[in-house]
Amino acid sequence: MTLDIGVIGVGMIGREHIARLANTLVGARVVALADVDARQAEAVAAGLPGASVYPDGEALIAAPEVQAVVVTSWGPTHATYVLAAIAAGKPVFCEKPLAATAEACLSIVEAEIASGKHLVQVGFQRRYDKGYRALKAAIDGGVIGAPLMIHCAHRNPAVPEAYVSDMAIVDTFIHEIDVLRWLIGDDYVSAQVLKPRNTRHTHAKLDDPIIVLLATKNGVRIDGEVFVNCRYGYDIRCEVVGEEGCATLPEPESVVLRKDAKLSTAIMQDWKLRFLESYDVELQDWIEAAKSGRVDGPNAWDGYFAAVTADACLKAMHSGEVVEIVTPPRPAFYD
Ligand SMILES: NC(=O)c1ccc[n+]([C@@H]2O[C@H](COP(=O)([O-])OP(=O)(O)OC[C@H]3O[C@@H](n4cnc5c(N)ncnc54)[C@H](O)[C@@H]3O)[C@@H](O)[C@H]2O)c1
Ligand SMILES: O[C@H]1[C@H](O)[C@@H](O)[C@H](O)[C@@H](O)[C@H]1O
Repeated sequence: MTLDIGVIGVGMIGREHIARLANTLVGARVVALADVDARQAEAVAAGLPGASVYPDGEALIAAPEVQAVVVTSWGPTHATYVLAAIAAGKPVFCEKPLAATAEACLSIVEAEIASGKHLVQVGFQRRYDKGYRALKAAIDGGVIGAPLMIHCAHRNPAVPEAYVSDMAIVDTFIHEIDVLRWLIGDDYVSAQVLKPRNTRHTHAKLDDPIIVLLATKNGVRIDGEVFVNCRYGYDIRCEVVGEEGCATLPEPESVVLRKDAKLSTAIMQDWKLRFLESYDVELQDWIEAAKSGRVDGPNAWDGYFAAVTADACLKAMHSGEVVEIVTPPRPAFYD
């Protein structure tokens, strides 16, 4: 069976996902598109034989030809579409963030539980990255004993002028918030944000770099650097320190060069390339799960937990205080 998918939002990542659905992945096709910029939707549809353009996301979700929905519009619009997909009983893959506020994420959790079906997957693609999976396998296998500390860094070479301080948390560190919790199977209890001296490559509305300190229920301490004007490349680092040893996220494969009296390997520049394979694996996984009737990747509860943690990090960043992270117990539906 081929899964007929409707995509809402044909911007940068929407077009990337459409291209992988059309050219790389199997068992699905894009049959419907919607974007507030209708001309952009028409332009993308022109390259997709048989795809129709709908006037808005709601009409696309309601269309009988659409069996499953991909939401890649702007973050603040996600909740409306995810809730509409749940109401229609259709599986939905929603790019991060699940919703713009923790409250809106919780309403999605409640709607999904009320529907009785696992329909929602959130686009936290790092859980599908083979390096992070190998790191998790080492931790779960007891190789380094109980995790005690995590040191990590999320560095972008540069960001657009519109990128401001809060985005360091909600757009960038959100990936660490999700993947570290998954990596060690633990939940966060507090957040603090330190602000080192700013790089001269930043601007008045962006504190860069920052260091986010998280503590978990089991007492693991995490320090996560976010540095989005580091200049030299896209660099994602993660070291888990355990009782019996340390495990480090592998570097992306790169040819080792001996040239001009130097031994060197390349550093990636583009985040799209760094996680290229994991985007393919996450969406293929979602396609198979959607067909089986139970979506089982990062779920609405994970999206909610990430939003609550991000809110605490923002509060910590603005106040300079240590902020407690409080969430209700995980509903049995998500066990
Ligand atoms: N997982 C990742 O690594 C990753 C990477 C990039 C972006 N994202 C997420 O994907 C989402 C989209 O990001 P982007 O970089 O593609 O943004 P973008 O601005 O390039 O594209 C967003 C598109 O949504 C459309 N849109 C806005 N409001 C809409 C609405 N109400 N209905 C239908 N379409 C609407 C816009 O016209 C635009 O075409 C964001 O939530 C972003 O955080 C995730
Ligand atoms: O939206 C992007 C994307 O999520 C990248 O993975 C991250 O490195 C960037 O900082 C962020 O702006």
